[in-house]
Amino acid sequence: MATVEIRDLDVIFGKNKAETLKLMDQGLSRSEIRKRNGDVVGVKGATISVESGEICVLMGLSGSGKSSLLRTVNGLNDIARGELWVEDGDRRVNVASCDEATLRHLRTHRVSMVFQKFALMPWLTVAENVAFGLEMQGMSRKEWTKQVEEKLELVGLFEWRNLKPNELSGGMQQRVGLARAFTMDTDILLMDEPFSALDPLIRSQLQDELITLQKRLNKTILFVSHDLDEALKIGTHIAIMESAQIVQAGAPEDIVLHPSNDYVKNFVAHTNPLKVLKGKSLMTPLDRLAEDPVSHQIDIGSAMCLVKNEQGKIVALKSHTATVPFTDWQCNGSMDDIQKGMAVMAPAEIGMREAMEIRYRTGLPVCLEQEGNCVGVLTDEDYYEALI
Ligand SMILES: Nc1ncnc2c1ncn2[C@@H]1O[C@H](COP(=O)(O)OP(=O)(O)OP(=O)(O)O)[C@@H](O)[C@H]1O
Repeated sequence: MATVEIRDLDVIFGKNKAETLKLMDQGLSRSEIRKRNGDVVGVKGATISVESGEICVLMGLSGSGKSSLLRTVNGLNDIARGELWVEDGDRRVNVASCDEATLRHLRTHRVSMVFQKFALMPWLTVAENVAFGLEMQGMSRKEWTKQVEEKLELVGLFEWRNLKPNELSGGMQQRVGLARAFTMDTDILLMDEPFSALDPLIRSQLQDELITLQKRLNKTILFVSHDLDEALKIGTHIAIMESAQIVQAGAPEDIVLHPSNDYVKNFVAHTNPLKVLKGKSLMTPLDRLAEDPVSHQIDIGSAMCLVKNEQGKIVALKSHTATVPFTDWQCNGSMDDIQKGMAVMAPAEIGMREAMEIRYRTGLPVCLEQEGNCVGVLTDEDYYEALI
């Protein structure tokens, strides 16, 4: 059961919803509808499932409908048509049709939101800002103190708890927003461009922190961004929106390798593919290498080949100077011991960036394995393909 499941969802801003739905069904575009009756189509026909523990990034240009879709999840926007199911213990709630009391329950126990503009109250201390939601639930300072301090510790702001927000930097203020969302202990987190007001370095740092925190907290996160690099970095799934519609949804690597239209291609063209592509997607598989009883030739015309032992298992890399047995390397492992002339066998899941670093350090092709068996090799052509 998906934690959030959105089906054929339409959001309309304006006074003529019934008419606008008809016009949408007749195939009128967003701008035609706007001209006809003044209504704005915020979201059109969105369908997407977000599983527990996923970070789903809604990505697209300004005005494409990302925030409109995000804000329907906790009922901040009315749903004109369609379904939006939120898992709640052993039941599911349809936000499109539930009553006010159920919506209030979802907002306090299931879904929290982090905004771009921090939304901190300047007259309250950092700790009081973090405790705001708990106080709204009727908790006293004595009751919330421990909980709030734990969350401030989590985001590295414990020592700053008694200061006012304006005494903190932008990045720190956004951490207060994060701590406030975590304090509500809801499983679902909605994040509306939370880092986009920050300068690039702090932004990148907070993205890293979010990824680290997520490993511990395992929330289900819907995250809005207009930056594909950010989406690729933090998203386990990405949904790309154009003109109120989801035009492509999938794993980051799918989006980069198979953009579905020119709009997505344009985003992809401005991103660094090495950050997201995996070795296995670009490697030259073993069955494309010429084979003889003792080896697989990597490059026709050169002496470079993969050497097999008597059992047919690939055990070494032969270059024109030497035959070198493989050294295993694990993803996220240290590169310190990797030296010139070393033959490295890495998991097929290796990121292209790491693979390229190994290639640079060893001067040799990187071989890839799955379940202990060599499945392919990354040649220089494979790196060029990734880059272009
Ligand atoms: N409350 C509202 N009332 C009227 N129109 C709205 C409202 N909220 C959003 N819209 C309109 O819906 C469309 C989609 O806006 P939305 O904020 O969802 O886009 P977005 O992709 O999040 O853009 P941005 O990146 O600029 O925040 C826009 O045309 C916007 O003007």
